[in-house]
Amino acid sequence: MGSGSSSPQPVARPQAQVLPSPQGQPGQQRRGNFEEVQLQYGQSQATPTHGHQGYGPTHGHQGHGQPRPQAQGAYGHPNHIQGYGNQAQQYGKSNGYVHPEYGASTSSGYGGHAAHQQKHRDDFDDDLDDWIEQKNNQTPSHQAATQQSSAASEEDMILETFHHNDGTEYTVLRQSGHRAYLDWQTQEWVQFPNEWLGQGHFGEQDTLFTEQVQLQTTSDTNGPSTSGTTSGYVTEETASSTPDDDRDGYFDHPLKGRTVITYMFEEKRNVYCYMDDETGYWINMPLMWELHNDYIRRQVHEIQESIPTWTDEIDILASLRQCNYNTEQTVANYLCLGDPNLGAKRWGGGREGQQQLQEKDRQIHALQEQLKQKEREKQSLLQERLALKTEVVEKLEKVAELNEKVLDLEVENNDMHVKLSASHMQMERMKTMTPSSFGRRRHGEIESGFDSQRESSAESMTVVKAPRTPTPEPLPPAGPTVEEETLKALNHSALELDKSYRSLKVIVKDGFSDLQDLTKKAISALGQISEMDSSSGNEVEELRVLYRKEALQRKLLYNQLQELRGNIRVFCRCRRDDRVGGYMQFPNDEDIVVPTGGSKKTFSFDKVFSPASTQEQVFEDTLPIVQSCVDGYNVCILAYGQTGSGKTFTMMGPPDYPGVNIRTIKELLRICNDKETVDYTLKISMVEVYNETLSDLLKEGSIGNATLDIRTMGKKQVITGLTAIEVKTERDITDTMETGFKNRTTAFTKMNAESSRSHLLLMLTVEGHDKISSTTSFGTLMLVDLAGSERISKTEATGQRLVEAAAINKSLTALGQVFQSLRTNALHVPYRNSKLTHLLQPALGGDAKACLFVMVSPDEKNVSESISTLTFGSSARQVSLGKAERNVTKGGKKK
Ligand SMILES: Nc1ncnc2c1ncn2[C@@H]1O[C@H](COP(=O)(O)OP(=O)(O)OP(=O)(O)O)[C@@H](O)[C@H]1O
Repeated sequence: MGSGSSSPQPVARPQAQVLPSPQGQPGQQRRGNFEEVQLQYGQSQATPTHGHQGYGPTHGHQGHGQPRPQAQGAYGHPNHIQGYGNQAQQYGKSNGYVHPEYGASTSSGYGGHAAHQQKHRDDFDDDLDDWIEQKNNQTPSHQAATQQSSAASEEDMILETFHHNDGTEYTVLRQSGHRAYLDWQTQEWVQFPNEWLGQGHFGEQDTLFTEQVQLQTTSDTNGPSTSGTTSGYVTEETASSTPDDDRDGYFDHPLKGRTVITYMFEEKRNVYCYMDDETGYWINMPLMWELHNDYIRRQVHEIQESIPTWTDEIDILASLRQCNYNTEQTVANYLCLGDPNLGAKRWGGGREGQQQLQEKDRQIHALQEQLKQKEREKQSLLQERLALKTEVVEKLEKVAELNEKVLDLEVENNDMHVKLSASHMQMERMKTMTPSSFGRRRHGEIESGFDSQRESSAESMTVVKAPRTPTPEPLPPAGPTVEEETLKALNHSALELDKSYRSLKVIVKDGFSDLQDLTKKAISALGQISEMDSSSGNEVEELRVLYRKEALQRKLLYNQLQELRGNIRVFCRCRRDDRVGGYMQFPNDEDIVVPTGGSKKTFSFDKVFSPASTQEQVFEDTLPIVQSCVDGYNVCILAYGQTGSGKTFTMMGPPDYPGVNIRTIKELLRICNDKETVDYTLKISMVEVYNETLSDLLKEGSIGNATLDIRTMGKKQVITGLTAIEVKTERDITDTMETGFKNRTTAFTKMNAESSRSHLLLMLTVEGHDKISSTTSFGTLMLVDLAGSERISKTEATGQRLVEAAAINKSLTALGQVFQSLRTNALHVPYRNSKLTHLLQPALGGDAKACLFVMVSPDEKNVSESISTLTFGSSARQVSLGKAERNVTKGGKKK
């Protein structure tokens, strides 16, 4: 889609449908051509002949003279040279062909000027090449020439969108009957092939600008002719008189005793299918199979984590299917249906909703506090457990040590007993012998051996045990006997030693059993702590579930509140200019009154900021959107308006008086830092959209080199090759932005271009990991300073300026179309019609929340641009009011 990089050359186009002759031959394809001619030249009622090739007129053609349901404005954004209103007026007044070159309407008489017609045909062919060359030429002299010729001829230059049947879209420039389309790749204007007229159609009417046409025709004409002018437009009146939307409905609620308004939303439904090899058809996947799909399993688990009581996986999956695989919607439905009053828990909007939201905030806060307290308790229990564990381990080590010692003692004791019994036996034998020198020597030996044994046993336990099982030793040869006194003393000391060993053994045994008791107690305390730990773990888990549920409900509530208020909020700001002003009025903070040609027109917005408003006041109203980003939503703040209306002032602002960008980022950092329970990672990128080319401002040399590309991966949109810098502090952010702006200025100076002719997007991604609920959120914030929305001035009628104007026209028209599609709940939202809208896709529509600032100048000479801007804003605002409007449409009655 889109006419971006793949615009084919006209020569490459299949010629099969080239029309035989511009005259006559009514046919289906020609019909489209004819209607386009009507668009260009008004509602010609009875032009008999008009045959200029290129205009494709077929007189008397079916549809001829019928009120055209679409009008000139359909061709896009009002980015054309002044005179739109006048032109519309001409259409209304004229009953015939109003030639842009030859002046006023000929009122059904144009067909009679055959000679004039022929001349025009010849001139046209001769002029075409010159004209295209002129449009492509970028030299100042050519520009000056164009300016002069334009000024002289007062011709309107109009940018149109041509939709070729092959799906390609072309930006077409039309002036003085010439048509050329822009080849975006070469950025050159190429002659529009006439045969294409039968191979496609020009753009649908852009109702965003209906208001403007009405206004201008009302002020420019004095009378009923306006009805002719606007008969082709779907105006407020015609819209309300159209048949009721059969998707509207209602039913009598059995429990509530009142009527519930319903609406059949047409949405695309995702269906999981598998390829049946036998039949070669895609077949809906059975639920049981689907449960084996990783992606689906993850979704089911996510839901189960939020609602642990919902255990039936098939039931969850069925609901998931119903909700188009949107987990949040599935949970919301469950919570709502869980209510016995069938959704009686409907959140109110306005003050009531705000109060409910605050109540939820309080509950969440209390839960967070409880969780924190529990976490603290758990921590102290864990520490206690750790200390006890260490103690138990130490005690067990001691027990093991003592056990070892006791064992050693036992061994030693046994040795001692053996030796003692040997001594005893020896002594017994010696008693029978006469003391002799041998006996004395032997006795001395025994005594000294005994002493040394005593010492060594005293060293360890000072215990000597009585012999238990004396091992008989072979008797030494009979020798001299020991004195009895000595033997007695020896015996006595042996008995004493044995006694002390026994008492010591008792002490060791007691100590050992005490130690065992202590260890048992420590182990049981450890068990108790573990139990407490697991029960506190359960409690914490329950609290976590409750917290998750409350947080989810808060999010849903917030969303519903936003939905009631509108997911697109539109603010209007009139810039301050002390030299001019005063003609616009600001009766309250929601309306702005613009005097136009004797009458006054009131435009309403979510908030209107007068010239006296401060940057703080402007920022205050964007605050909720920042919170949404932190909660994991895609949000977007855009500034739209003509050059000099204060877009950059509002978005960026001077360093000492910062605008929305800096304040939003500061707030984002504040919220992220305040949330102790969530770890956030912030990344920043800067993108420039200039002449339908994306550039990475944080990469030097990227501008104009088309280094970026938008890709869709699953449900996500990815900009390949885009630099994203992680930022932690405000300083990091301002430094990064400075780099981006420096690159932008350098590149534009090199290209001899102006930055106000490009769109600037500051993109922040916020990834948050909730430590309590273990969930990860991913939000994006886009801050967009759009290119000036003013019409092309005559000085821009050629070369680079004209391409820039076409690019701006294309992207802002696409933005308008996106708003319009969202407003009408269209099945297809044409995000891909321009690089800008493609980039903004995640931030517009769906769950995304957007905030649009329409900026106007207080200078009366800009009134036409201001009205155009305000009209754009009003239409965008209706996107947000779409649902609310339907809510007040009951049974076909419109309030
Ligand atoms: N509310 C305001 N108070 C004071 N000065 C303002 C205000 N809004 C805009 N200005 C001043 O008006 C001038 C033009 O504003 P600004 O550059 O923001 O316009 P713009 O719409 O961004 O233009 P462009 O499309 O060229 O970027 C600047 O000098 C700016 O300081």
